[in-house]
Amino acid sequence: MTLTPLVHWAQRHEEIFLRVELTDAQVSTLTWLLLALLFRGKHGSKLKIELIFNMICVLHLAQGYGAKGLHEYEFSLEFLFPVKPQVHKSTQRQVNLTVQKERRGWWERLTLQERRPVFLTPDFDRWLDESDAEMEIWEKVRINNRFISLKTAFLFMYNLVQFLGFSWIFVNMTVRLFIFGRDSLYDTFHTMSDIMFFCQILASVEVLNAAFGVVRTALIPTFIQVIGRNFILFIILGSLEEMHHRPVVFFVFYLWSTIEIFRYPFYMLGCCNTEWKTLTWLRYTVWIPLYPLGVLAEAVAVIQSIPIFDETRLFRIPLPKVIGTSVSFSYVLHVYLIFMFLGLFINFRHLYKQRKKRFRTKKRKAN
Ligand SMILES: CCCCCCCCCCCCC[C@@H](O)CC(=O)SCCNC(=O)CCNC(=O)[C@H](O)C(C)(C)COP(=O)(O)OP(=O)(O)OC[C@H]1O[C@@H](n2cnc3c(N)ncnc32)[C@H](O)[C@@H]1OP(=O)(O)O
Repeated sequence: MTLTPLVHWAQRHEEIFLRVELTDAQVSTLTWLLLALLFRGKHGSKLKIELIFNMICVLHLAQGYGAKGLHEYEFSLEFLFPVKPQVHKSTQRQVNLTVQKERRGWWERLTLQERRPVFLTPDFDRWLDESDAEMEIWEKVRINNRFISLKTAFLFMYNLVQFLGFSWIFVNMTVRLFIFGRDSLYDTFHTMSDIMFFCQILASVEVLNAAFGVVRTALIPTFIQVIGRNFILFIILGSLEEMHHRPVVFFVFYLWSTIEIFRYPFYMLGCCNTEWKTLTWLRYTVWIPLYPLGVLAEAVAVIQSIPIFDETRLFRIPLPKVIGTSVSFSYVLHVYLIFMFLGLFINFRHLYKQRKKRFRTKKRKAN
């Protein structure tokens, strides 16, 4: 004989919770045979729970320990209003079901029939009345808002620090250029490298932000950008003293900082839900000449460093004894030069798309 298990229920504005009092529940032999015939054995021993017409929840014949001990149990319930087609099921000790309401709201009862079925009881562990459920939502909203404000405060501070760092570099270099003229090109590294090291190490945060979805930005372009710059700064310029006095350092630093003095304040305004049209235009336009020039300056730095790496034998790569002793790091740099232009292509395309997206949305809003 088939019995009906005890079903506990509770609701929130958006979902319904059902807890079926059935432990060690498995699909019954009969249902298993039926399913095996239908699906040719391609199903496990998982319980079969179905939603028919988004209204009727059915638990097909299941074997388990219920109120009357080990038996076969089944039930069906017709909901008061339609629900969404997916049932979230978890079977720990008992069978727990979560069903999303199709329309948000509070139901006066669970079932279409007015009289409560005898096997249905409130789940007092989860039971809330309408106003308590409302309070629960507000609490969630409050926590969510607090998280958003923390995130915004963090991003604002991050962008502010980067803006100050890059502005310091940009203004200093410009003033030095006016005062010392061409001479200033030769000591950029000594005067600016500390702040540049700081800003570029900090920029690694942007890769984490992209990876963990803190901001809506693409991971690969951000990764290329941060790794690419740090490679130039720490490996090519930082590790070779012979490079420190080269004018190419000036061009690399100047091109990097020129874009950042527009990009970071643009993000800062974004954190305050504000926009300054001129700044937006500059952020999404200035990169067009600056990016290829930046890559060109970086490529010149790499090319200039190749003979130095060969001479100083720095970072030579050891090889297995059978092949030889070691190879010069300059081989890596030749490969890197190819990657650079690949990186330029990927990021240029990304920035172009971002620009189009930004100005298209703007135009649509204006219409
Ligand atoms: C296996 C190893 C392989 C290694 C390969 C190495 C290859 C190396 C090639 C390297 C070439 C690099 C050359 C480069 O260094 C040269 C230069 O930089 S020259 C100077 C010119 N440069 C630039 O213009 C690039 C500047 N950088 C960028 O624009 C970004 O870093 C980039 C990732 C390229 C693009 O940015 P993003 O995708 O974030 O675009 P958006 O600005 O439109 O932002 C998208 C949304 O995210 C929000 N966001 C992003 N960051 C923040 C933040 N910090 N704070 C708050 N919000 C942020 C932003 O507001 C957008 O949101 P919404 O759409 O809602 O407005």
